[in-house]
Amino acid sequence: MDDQTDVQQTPQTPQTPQTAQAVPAGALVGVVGAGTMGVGVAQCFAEAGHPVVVVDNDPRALASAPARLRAGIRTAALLRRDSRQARAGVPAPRAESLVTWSPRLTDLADALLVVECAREDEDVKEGILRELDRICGAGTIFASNTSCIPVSRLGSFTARPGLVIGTHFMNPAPLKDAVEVICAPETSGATVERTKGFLARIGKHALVVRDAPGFVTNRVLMLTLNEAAAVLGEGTADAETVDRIFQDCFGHPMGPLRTADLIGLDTIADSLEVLRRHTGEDRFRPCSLLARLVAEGNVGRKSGRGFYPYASPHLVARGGTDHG
Ligand SMILES: NC(=O)c1ccc[n+]([C@@H]2O[C@H](COP(=O)([O-])OP(=O)(O)OC[C@H]3O[C@@H](n4cnc5c(N)ncnc54)[C@H](O)[C@@H]3O)[C@@H](O)[C@H]2O)c1
Repeated sequence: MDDQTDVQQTPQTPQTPQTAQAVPAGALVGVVGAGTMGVGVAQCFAEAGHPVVVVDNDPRALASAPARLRAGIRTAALLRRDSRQARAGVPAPRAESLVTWSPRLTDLADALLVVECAREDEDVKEGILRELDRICGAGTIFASNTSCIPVSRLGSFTARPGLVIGTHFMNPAPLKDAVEVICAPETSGATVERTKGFLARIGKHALVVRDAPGFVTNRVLMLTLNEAAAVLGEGTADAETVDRIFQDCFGHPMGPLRTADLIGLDTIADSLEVLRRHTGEDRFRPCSLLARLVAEGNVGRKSGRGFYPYASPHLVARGGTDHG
């Protein structure tokens, strides 16, 4: 990554308005990964009336996913009420019934868009993309929800790099207005426009950026979260104080340690390793406290414990010995 890039030479990425017209109303959408993000992304499309097939190779994730979807639909309905996010969607029972669950990627053969939300591991994503490339139609867009892996690299695993794009949904996906859209040099203009159309259908706008490790969001955020963990590990302040400083002094709605627990400490450690590998910069090495919590299986909200304890874990998380 070249930090010396002359701002004036950086091509502008126009944030043009998006239209949903280009996308057929009932288009089938595929989601790979029934974890934190995959279920949220599935909810977004189902609430907009799209049938969605979610594929996961872990039976435990598939078993817990329907209840997580139901809870997500309920929570979003409550939070959207009276807020600016209120929008006409399909009724909750219909949205739930639009989502089906499968252990087989072959069930995504007819999807026009596949959003890949598997864990942040290049080998895992390579295997999925190579298989999808054989299974899906020639025009299917592969959108990766990767946090940090360059999209150009992901496109190189397929024979359709022009149809591969990054759609970096934030967490929780149903409650966010925008998606960071990452265009590799190979991504075609038509793919960008069709992806914007899909996002417009689910009420989100695209913020388009160029391809680079971590893009804009996670190049900045992952370092911040890692440093917050390091500060805690060194005993500079307790977790509550670290978080309150960001909330009370900077006005952030949530501090970095609670944010890290929400994202998943395993996902953060994976993302930092991806950033370290792709930039060659050691500053992205996970700090010792973060590495220890991940090794212990205390990976945040989804496991019931991270920097803070939580009442109800929603998923059997990857621990030190089970890397899925
Ligand atoms: N958690 C966040 O806040 C967040 C935010 C933005 C982006 N992301 C990115 O989204 C992606 C998913 O993250 P997550 O937090 O949902 O992870 P997660 O660990 O909650 O879920 C990942 C899911 O992928 C499944 N999976 C792994 N290998 C698979 C395979 N070969 N086929 C099918 N399914 C497979 C796992 O069983 C698991 O259910 C990652 O790339 C992550 O970096 C995460």
